[in-house]
Amino acid sequence: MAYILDEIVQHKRKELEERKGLFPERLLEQSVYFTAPTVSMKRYLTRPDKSGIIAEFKRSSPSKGAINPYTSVEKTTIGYMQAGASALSVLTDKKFFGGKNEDLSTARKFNFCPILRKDFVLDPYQLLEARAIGADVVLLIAAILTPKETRELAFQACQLQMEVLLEVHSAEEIDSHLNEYIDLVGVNNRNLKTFEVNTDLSFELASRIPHGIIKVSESGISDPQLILSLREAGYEGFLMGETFMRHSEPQRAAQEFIQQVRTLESAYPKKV
Ligand SMILES: O=P(O)(O)OC[C@@H](O)[C@@H](O)c1c[nH]c2ccccc12
Repeated sequence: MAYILDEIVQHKRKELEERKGLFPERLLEQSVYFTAPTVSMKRYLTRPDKSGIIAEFKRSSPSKGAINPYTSVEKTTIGYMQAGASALSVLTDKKFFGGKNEDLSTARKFNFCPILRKDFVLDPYQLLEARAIGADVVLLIAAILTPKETRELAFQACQLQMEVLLEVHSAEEIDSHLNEYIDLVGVNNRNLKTFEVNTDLSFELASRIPHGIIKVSESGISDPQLILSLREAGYEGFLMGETFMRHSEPQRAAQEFIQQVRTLESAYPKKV
């Protein structure tokens, strides 16, 4: 097994078969969230009163091991939003990230903002599942899907009133996987093979993402100044997990970080 991503995908397929049998689609469709209106992340990220930060709830990861197994979803997500985050991201993968579907449903119960389901989507069943647990946005990772699969899944997500964040690592992935159903493109600064983080990648790929698509920079963000530089480069969304989750009270870390961004912004007002 060469890379962690292969291992994750292989395990996900097994898990999926089991879940499809025990929890068929018609049960998912009975969820109260299934027909509830969704909230647009695209719209929230471009609201001028918001930070653009998508604050993530992540207990652990394959690259870092345990990050914070103790903090509560309810307290953390409410606190993230009070701190000025624009949206939430919740890991639902159990084996590799310590998450669960109930984490997202809990976040949904207490927050009105857009919520991204962070998982490894391979099958339309997972889109129904995302909708049933209360997600507004799904992540599609170009590295684990063919362009055709990406297009079909993105189309189905749209039909379920959800938005799609397409995760890419290269210009080739943007060119081959982008389609008319994609609302946001996320450049993952973390190399999924080596786990190395290089935020320069976001700057390199910024001009390759067409206008009209919201640009999101993902992973490895810990410096408030970087948010300003990424914004200059055209990014409107900033996905941050570990910088907050590493803290015993992630919501306080988010509040301090967003405050620092705002202080910097008022020192260097935006060029018009
Ligand atoms: O904790 P960080 O370095 O701030 O990264 C957050 C987020 O970008 C990262 O968790 C992530 C990006 N893409 C993913 C795909 C699956 C699981 C996790 C991820």
